Amino acid sequence: MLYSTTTPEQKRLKLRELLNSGTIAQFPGAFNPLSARLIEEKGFPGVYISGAVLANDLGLPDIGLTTLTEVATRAGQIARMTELPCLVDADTGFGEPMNVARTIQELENAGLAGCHIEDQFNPKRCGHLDGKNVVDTDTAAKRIRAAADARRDANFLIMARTDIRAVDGIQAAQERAKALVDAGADAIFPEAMKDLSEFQAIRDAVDVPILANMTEFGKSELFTAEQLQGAGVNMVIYPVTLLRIAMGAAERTLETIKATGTQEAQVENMLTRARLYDLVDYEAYNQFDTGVFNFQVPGLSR
Ligand SMILES: C[C@](O)(C(=O)O)[C@H](CC(=O)O)C(=O)O
Ligand SMILES: [Mg+2]
Repeated sequence: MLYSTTTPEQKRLKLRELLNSGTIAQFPGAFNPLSARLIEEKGFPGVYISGAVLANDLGLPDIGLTTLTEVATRAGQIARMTELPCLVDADTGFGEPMNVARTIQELENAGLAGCHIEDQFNPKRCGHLDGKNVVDTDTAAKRIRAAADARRDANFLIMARTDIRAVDGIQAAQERAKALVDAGADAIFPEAMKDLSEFQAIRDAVDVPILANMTEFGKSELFTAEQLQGAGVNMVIYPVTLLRIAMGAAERTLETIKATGTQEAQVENMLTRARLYDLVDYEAYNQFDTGVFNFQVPGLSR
């Protein structure tokens, strides 16, 4: 009830344990605090908070328009509603190395377990689109060094994302990954890998945990968790999956209402009132005030 009882420090430790467990950790992307609850209930070990989802949710494209305040606030709202560790997408860190340092401290304050900082130029783009540009190794390394030095909890995970594969190829990605680890990255997110052998190539280049991005309609095939684990991947995200499916359902339902004059045909696809109440732990609030949950709702058992 109310907010998570697991402290940010415990969540950060948990994330470290997950990444070192030898079993790939699947982190679906939450598009709001309630969906983070669902992710937790379904038994996933952690929650991803996508920059693309955050931007798109505001009606904006994912090109670096969102601000640190918006990202830290929303990510904090999500993180406090789940016992699970949350990894947030911090894009390019919101500015120069000094801004990156502040970003890390704000994300720590917001209760996140870690974040990733990428080596794209501003304005950044979705990692699976063409025409991206990356900064030079020195600039990228400075961002990561600033991030690593700024954290106050040594377990706050600094993940370095590199987008260089799409620009200069897999060998450049290996070199960049090594340099980012040397700069203090705890983990590597190699973006837009073409196939499993490319994940393996990154695995061979660095000793830290690596992340696979299984975003739909992108440059990577949708590999199974087992396939990815076989290629040495420690963590996999499904960043926009829940937003896409929820928006798909919303679109179909609006069409149904338009076409038939009622939503009736879509009701069977909905989360029922009872399930919704379960997710917000309605019953627990009754312990404070027995007047809160003593009503009868037709169909509550559905
Ligand atoms: C992972 C990602 O950075 C995100 O913001 O979720 C995006 C996802 C996407 O646009 O599909 C990405 O750049 O891959
Ligand atoms: Mg992103």
